[in-house]
Amino acid sequence: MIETPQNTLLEVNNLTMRFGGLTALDDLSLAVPAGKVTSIIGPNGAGKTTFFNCLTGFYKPTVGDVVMHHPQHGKLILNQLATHRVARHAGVVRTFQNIRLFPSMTVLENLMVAQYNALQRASRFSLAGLLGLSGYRRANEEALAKATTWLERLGLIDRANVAAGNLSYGTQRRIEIARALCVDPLLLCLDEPAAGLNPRESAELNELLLYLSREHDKGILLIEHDMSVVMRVSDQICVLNFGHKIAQGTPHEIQHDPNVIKAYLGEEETEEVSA
Ligand SMILES: Nc1ncnc2c1ncn2[C@@H]1O[C@H](COP(=O)(O)OP(=O)(O)OP(=O)(O)O)[C@@H](O)[C@H]1O
Repeated sequence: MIETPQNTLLEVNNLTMRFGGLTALDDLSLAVPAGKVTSIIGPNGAGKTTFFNCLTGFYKPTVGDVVMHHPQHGKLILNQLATHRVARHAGVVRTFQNIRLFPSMTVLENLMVAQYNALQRASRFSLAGLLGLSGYRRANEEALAKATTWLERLGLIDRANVAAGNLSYGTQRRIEIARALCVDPLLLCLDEPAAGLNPRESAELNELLLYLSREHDKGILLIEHDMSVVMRVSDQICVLNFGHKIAQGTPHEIQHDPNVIKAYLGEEETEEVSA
């Protein structure tokens, strides 16, 4: 068990994930704080997405636990919860490497769909919605207000009624984050949100991640290959290689860590650099 500071939101204890003879994650321990950005980096196949899959309920880890410290619900062991409870009850929401919006729906509709469960509950799974009963109407108004608020905060409100598929790649990535925010997450897990963005869009993403962590106290877990984003926004970085954590620290510490340089450049190139 790792020592965890007061503002720890997520505690990863000795997490191991094996697929037959392959160990994709090996004894990973990590504390993820609220209000800060924690980046997970590492070469291809290092185990980054496997880590996200373990903590969001897609995979059941072979060994270890992921514990969410929820301000209302107390300690929740994520690997014992169903996937939908990880998002709705524990407040852990993820985005994926590939964009998963409904392209023919408008931006606003995409954000309303994210709140479908809450609307279903308000309708008591009956015809209440169609009949316009007050509980459902109120829930629908709240969902609309939440979607509108996040669209305004993320600078997307002028595109609310445009089909999501007609917007630029960078804007679609932003919509995915807005959609995730409509579920009121405490922890946002973003899988390569800068992939395919141009330099201006990457810079806007940096500002957005800092805004969400600093102004809204969101814990952010970021998998990212774009080092300009990682180095600009991270409070701490965890480096994986072949499933092992080989380093953890601030951007400055990670940039100068010999194990990290070796993992990215390989042994021979490292010797050349130091020669
Ligand atoms: N469902 C699975 N079954 C078998 N092997 C898997 C499965 N999921 C992942 N792996 C393997 O686990 C290892 C880690 O994969 P993972 O996708 O987590 O790496 P990654 O760090 O996210 O890589 P990338 O940066 O390329 O996305 C790889 O060797 C991969 O082939």
